[in-house]
Amino acid sequence: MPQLYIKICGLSTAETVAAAVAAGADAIGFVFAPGSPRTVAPDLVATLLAGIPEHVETVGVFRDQPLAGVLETARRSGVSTVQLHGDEPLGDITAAQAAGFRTLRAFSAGAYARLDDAARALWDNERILLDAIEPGAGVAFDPADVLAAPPAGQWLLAGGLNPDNVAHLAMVLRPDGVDVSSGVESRRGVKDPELVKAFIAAARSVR
Ligand SMILES: O=C(O)c1ccccc1N[C@@H]1O[C@H](COP(=O)(O)O)[C@@H](O)[C@H]1O
Repeated sequence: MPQLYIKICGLSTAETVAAAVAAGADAIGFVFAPGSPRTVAPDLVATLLAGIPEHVETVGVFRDQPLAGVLETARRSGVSTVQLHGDEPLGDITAAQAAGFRTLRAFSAGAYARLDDAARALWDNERILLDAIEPGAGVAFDPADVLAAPPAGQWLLAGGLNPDNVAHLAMVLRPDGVDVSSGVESRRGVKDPELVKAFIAAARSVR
């Protein structure tokens, strides 16, 4: 198995961005969806991204927001990737790609498992993120849902991951990558650089 792709999400300070990059994160995420304790302003993200190495993917997280605003925020902040974490249609993904962004489309693992073949096939060429029912809440998905219907293409796993469970779940479920927010926080919305390091080390141990 190639090395797991690791995304650390919900960053909001220069210190935790630097810690995630130094520890070897492949991607760092910033929440632009309103109503989260991690919601950040695009102009703040633009300053946090100054000097980030080119190889680190930078992801803006949105949830059921109008496409025009998504693209405007993504451009203003300078992220390379748009993560759509609601019920957005495939057309929003292809529009973001046409605008020059990489994309991630999140589904709850249960909702994805319940898609019929035709509905699932629509997403076969897209990068998928399977998550728990409540994003960013540290709630676990049901592994049976993930095993029932793993995506055909590249996919990331999220939902209640932490330094103690990520290696085991990745070995059993075999995603291409993992994504974490709550599991590397000392309290809701506050990242802990030591937990970020421990998560990345644990995920890197998976072969
Ligand atoms: O983190 C949030 O607050 C958030 C808000 C709206 C949509 C997505 C959000 N986060 C995503 O949730 C998972 C991480 O979940 P967990 O906290 O580790 O259980 C990840 O994909 C984030 O991008």
